[in-house]
Amino acid sequence: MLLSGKILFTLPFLKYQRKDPEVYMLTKKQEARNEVCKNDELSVTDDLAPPHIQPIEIISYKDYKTRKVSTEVPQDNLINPLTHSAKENKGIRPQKDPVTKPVTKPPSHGIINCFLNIFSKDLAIDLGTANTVVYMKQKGIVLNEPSVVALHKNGREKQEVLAVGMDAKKMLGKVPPNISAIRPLRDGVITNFEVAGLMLKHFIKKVREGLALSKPRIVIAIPSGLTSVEKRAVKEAAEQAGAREVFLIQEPMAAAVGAKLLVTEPRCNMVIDIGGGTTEVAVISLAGIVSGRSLRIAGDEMDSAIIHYIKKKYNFIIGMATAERLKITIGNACPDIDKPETMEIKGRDLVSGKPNILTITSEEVREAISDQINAIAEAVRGVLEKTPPELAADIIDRGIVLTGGVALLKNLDKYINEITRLPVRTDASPLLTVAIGSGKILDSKNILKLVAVK
Ligand SMILES: Nc1ncnc2c1ncn2[C@@H]1O[C@H](COP(=O)(O)OP(=O)(O)OP(=O)(O)O)[C@@H](O)[C@H]1O
Repeated sequence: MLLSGKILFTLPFLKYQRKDPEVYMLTKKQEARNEVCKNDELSVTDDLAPPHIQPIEIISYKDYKTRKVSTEVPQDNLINPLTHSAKENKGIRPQKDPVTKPVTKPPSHGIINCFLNIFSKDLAIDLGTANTVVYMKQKGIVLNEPSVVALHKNGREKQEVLAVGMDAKKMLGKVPPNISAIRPLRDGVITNFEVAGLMLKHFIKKVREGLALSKPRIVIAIPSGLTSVEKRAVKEAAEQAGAREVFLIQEPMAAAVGAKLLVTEPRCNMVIDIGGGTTEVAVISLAGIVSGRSLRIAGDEMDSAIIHYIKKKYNFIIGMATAERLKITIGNACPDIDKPETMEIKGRDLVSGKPNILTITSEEVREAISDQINAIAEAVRGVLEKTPPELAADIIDRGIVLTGGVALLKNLDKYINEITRLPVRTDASPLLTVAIGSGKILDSKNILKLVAVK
């Protein structure tokens, strides 16, 4: 039962308060444990009422101050906001003869709204070499942008952010000396810590516009081959970008969950996630990776190989963006005899030194990227060889799932099927699978506990 009474806010209590205008929420948990939640831990929306918590009252720091001589608040609910413990709430003296009349407002829709927001602010991020995709709890995918930052050199030391994401990607290879367009990750690893932090901060701010009060918990998918130093860099970048708590999970696990594979069952699933910087091949069972390989060969290496091929064969220079367009538009992993394709590209002729146009065939693009495709095939064979026989039987039944942007390369599924003789399917939205899977893991405390990387 809730009691109310006059409460004296005395000095020892006030010294716990910070001067900034925070909001405190008095809550009552059904297990009869009461808490005061600070604004950076809770936010409220109408639709997400967790059953074990009922908002009782929201009061601002200003309100606390104005009520400092005598305040009526249900005593059961008074907790030291910093310790979150009723016992330690020494500065608050309950009235001897409490008045039973409750003084709290009945929870309005606004309050519940506000309260439930708390749980919708947590984020899952696929911090990719090529693209960053953000999933927000209760909302789904809220951002999908290239992992690029454009910086303007302002004076000697100072650099200011000019553009992030798609706008910055448009500048790649086209900037004057005082501007640099930077990709802060390479091969799935943060190579420019400061810029990666700026990028994350920008994306987090963008998706949490209007929800600025509380810090989110963030789940980040990372390649399975990262060293502990590389993992720490990701964690610290997210913390500096404003995360309250950071959980790292392995990309292939997130990909498997995103592709709707039942990862916690004693059945085997095989995923191949091919992104911009890394290829992850993994056999997953009982929420763990039974056998797997992480290669630092993927879409970016293919783009570089196309540039190199065209330069060598035609003495013709193209940029990364043109190479990527070639790969996406006419690239393929094995020939489509009926439909050989061609594409015109613009670049610079090395002999004449002038800009020129060249026509490239799909056959040539396949030849250019054949080393990367072979390396991926080799990794798949290696993982299959290491898979225990019982689990291999599961893979025969269930097949292989392809995720990541390069899964969209024409005929890649056909090629993997040819080399493995196993059924292969490409996930429905391979560019989003890891982020969707990370989001599902964020939504499930139990799975998060099982798969979070230490
Ligand atoms: N239709 C397509 N065909 C071939 N490749 C594609 C296609 N669409 C996108 N890609 C490639 O997919 C890669 C980006 O994939 P994705 O966004 O999954 O990678 P990422 O998560 O940023 O990278 P990583 O996980 O390796 O850090 C790029 O190399 C891009 O060129």
